[in-house]
Amino acid sequence: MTTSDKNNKKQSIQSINTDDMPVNSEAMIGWIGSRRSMGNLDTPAPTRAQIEAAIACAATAPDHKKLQPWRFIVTEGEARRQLGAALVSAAKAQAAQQGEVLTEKTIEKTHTMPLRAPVIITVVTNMQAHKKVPPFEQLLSAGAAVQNMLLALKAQGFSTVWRTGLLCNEPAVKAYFGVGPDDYITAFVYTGTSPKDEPTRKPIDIEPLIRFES
Ligand SMILES: Cc1cc2nc3c(=O)[nH]c(=O)nc-3n(C[C@H](O)[C@H](O)[C@H](O)COP(=O)(O)O)c2cc1C
Repeated sequence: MTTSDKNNKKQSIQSINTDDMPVNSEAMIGWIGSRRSMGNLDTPAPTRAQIEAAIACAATAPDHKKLQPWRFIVTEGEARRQLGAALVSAAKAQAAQQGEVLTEKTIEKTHTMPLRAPVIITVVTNMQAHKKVPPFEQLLSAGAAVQNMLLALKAQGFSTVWRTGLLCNEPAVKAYFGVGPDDYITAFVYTGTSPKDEPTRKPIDIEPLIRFES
């Protein structure tokens, strides 16, 4: 990668087209709250530059001691079938542990799960040993990175859903992504365009959720 490529990457957050973005704080807060998860996504998919812009936002997540305890793996096209095969291996191993055998229907359903979107961005932890930053802080930083990514993809006109599922940290899936024993797959961010409009979120009563102290 040339120096100019690197600089272009660094600038990718600034280069997002903000024409459609809310311009005042009230509108921006409403926009953040309007994000909805959408299943069964299709093309158009984000371009490589749009994906990189979203990852650049993810990498601005709060990150104690700047450890960058996360990595991003983008799965597209035929690679989604290889991910599906890893999920099937994980499902078979999980079933075997419980003395069960998967039906062909379950195998097929599991194999095709990654086809529910044209792009899947997997966010994994890359825990660093640090005496002041315990693993739980690094895991939380990965969660914050995922949320930044969801909003950056929405800002560019795409829908997403943050999935994990019961297979995501099974050994076969971790091995597929090269994730170590002390690390976690924190998200499969399914990304694309929904054929449906995002439903309006019902107002959330925050009163029982908060307590002010003074
Ligand atoms: C860590 C995490 C894992 C999740 N895994 C799944 C999942 O595997 N499948 C799923 O349907 N939703 C999953 N969800 C929930 C959706 O991402 C979403 O938040 C939920 O459906 C509510 O929809 P909303 O985002 O429109 O409010 C997960 C959420 C989180 C935070």
